[in-house]
Order: sequence, then structure tokens, then C-alpha cells
Amino acid sequence: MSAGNYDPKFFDKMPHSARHKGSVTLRRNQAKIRQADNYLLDTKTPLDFTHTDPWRVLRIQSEFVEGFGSLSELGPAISIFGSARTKRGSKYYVAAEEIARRLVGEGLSVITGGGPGIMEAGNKGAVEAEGVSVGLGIELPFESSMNEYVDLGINFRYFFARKTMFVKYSQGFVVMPGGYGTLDELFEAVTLVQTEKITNFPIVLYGVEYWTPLLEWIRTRVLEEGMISEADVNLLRVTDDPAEAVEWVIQGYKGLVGPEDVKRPNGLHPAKLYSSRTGADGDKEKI
Ligand SMILES: C/C(=C\CNc1ncnc2c1ncn2[C@@H]1O[C@H](COP(=O)(O)O)[C@@H](O)[C@H]1O)CO
Repeated sequence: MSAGNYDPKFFDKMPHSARHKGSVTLRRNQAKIRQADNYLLDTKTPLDFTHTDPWRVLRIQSEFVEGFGSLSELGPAISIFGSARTKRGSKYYVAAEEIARRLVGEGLSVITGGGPGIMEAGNKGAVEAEGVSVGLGIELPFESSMNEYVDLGINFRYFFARKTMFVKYSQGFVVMPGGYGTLDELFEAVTLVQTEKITNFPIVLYGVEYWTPLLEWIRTRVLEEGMISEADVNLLRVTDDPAEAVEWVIQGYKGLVGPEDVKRPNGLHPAKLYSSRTGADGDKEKI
């Protein structure tokens, strides 16, 4: 703008009042907000800083630090997921116990969500087999505490920090029947495998009757309509045999089972424990 067409309204808005807060530049009304020191030192501050997003970032960071610090020396582990509502002594509860015992027998630690139902069964089986029993709990609006079989427990406020720990510190997942929480964990994992964020990461479903309608829908609707490829369907494998679930998950993370070994247990869901796009070197890249 030349001096000839000077517009006072424009120049009144020029950045003479810029203030900097870290990498953030603030002007005009935005520059009037309080500085970090005010929040820290002035107890008359009108806002509770612990309810602000910058403070949350620190809490989130601390969850990652705590999780990485506590789990980095865990060794090979498998996560068992499933319903928080599964009753003690029910068939899936008993199966989860057995799967956990077998995993421990194979030298693996067992990780669960630390809650009731299938999580408790997994931790119970691990403890009974004298293995390492881990619970990654989540703070929920209603009362929930770690089940009594968790020997190493970490409680998270944030689902996403907790999910990172499951994936980072597991070699694979066994997914028992469950509700939205379980489905969320299952689809998060299968997406990470599909997109090759993780490799040699087997996902074994337990419960043919429970999972078959979902697998059928994936094949007849999701695949047929071109939302995924054939290889993506094959990322999930289902069984009713605890021994087979453990065998598959171990073969999968060790990279011992390839697409050429695919079996079709009931003609419905071809089995493949890792993506055909997995690197030949079997690198286990995580997140
Ligand atoms: C429902 C009750 C308590 C819930 N307590 C939970 N503690 C830890 N983790 C949980 C809890 N509820 C859900 N999860 C996570 O989701 C999965 C199970 O969810 P679903 O909807 O029941 O399938 C589980 O794998 C956890 O990671 C009081 O009974």
C-alpha cells in the first residue's frame, strides 16, 4: 500500500501489540491473555490451569514416559482382549485362562486391560502359570479397578496412550469375544497391520461362532464393495482351540507362517498371520 492510499483502519490493525508465547504469536485481544507465569505463580488466577490443554499435554507425556519406563524390559508378550462383562467360569473365561497359561508356558508375558471379565481371566491364567501378568488399566467415569491377578499394573487416563503400550509391548493379539471396547482394540490393530505400521503382528480371534458373522460381513460386504483387498481379509484368523490360538500367534510373530501356508479352516476365512506386504527381513517395526 503506498502512502497515497493510506487507510487508518488498516494501520490501526498493524502488529504493534504482538506478544510471543513460545512459538505462538499473539496480537490485539489475543495478546491480553495471561502469561504462563501468572498461571503458575498467581493463586488468584481465574482459571484452574490443570484443566487446560497445555497441562493435559504434560499429563499425556507423563503417561507415555511411565508406560515406556515400566514396560521396556518386559520381554516378549501377547495381549489378550475381550469383554469386560464375561462371567467367571463361562466358556470364554475358561478359554482365556487356558490361552494365558499356554502363553506363559511358551515363555511369553500376558498383557490385558487389567479389568474384569476376559481381562481377569487372562491375568489369572498368567499368574497360575507363574508368568508375568500385566494390566494396562483405564480410568473410567464409573468405578473400576485392576483385577486381583494383575502383578504389574499401569493405569492410564487416555485410551490412546494405553493403546500405544498394547501394540508396542506385544508381539501379537488374541481377541476373545467382546463389545465395543474389544472391537476398537481389534480394528486399531488390524489397521496398523494393514498400513504396515507394524509387521509380523498376528491377530488371532478366538470363538468361531462369535466372530464368523463379522468375518462373513467383511468378506461379502467390505471386500466385495472394494473397501479392502483380499490380503486385508486374510489378516484375521479364527479358532476355537486355545492351543491353536497360541500356536498361531507365536508362529505369526516369529514370521514362521507365510501366505503360502494359508489354511482355510472352514472354507470361510483363509488364514494368514501377516500381510503379504511384510518385509522379507521380518523386521518388527513398531509404531
Ligand atoms: C464394564 C466394567 C468395567 C470396565 N472396566 C474396564 N477396565 C479396563 N479395560 C476395559 C474396561 N472396560 C473396557 N475395557 C477395554 O475394552 C475392552 C473390553 O471392552 P468391551 O466393550 O467389554 O468389549 C477390554 O479389552 C479393555 O481393554 C464393569 O464390569
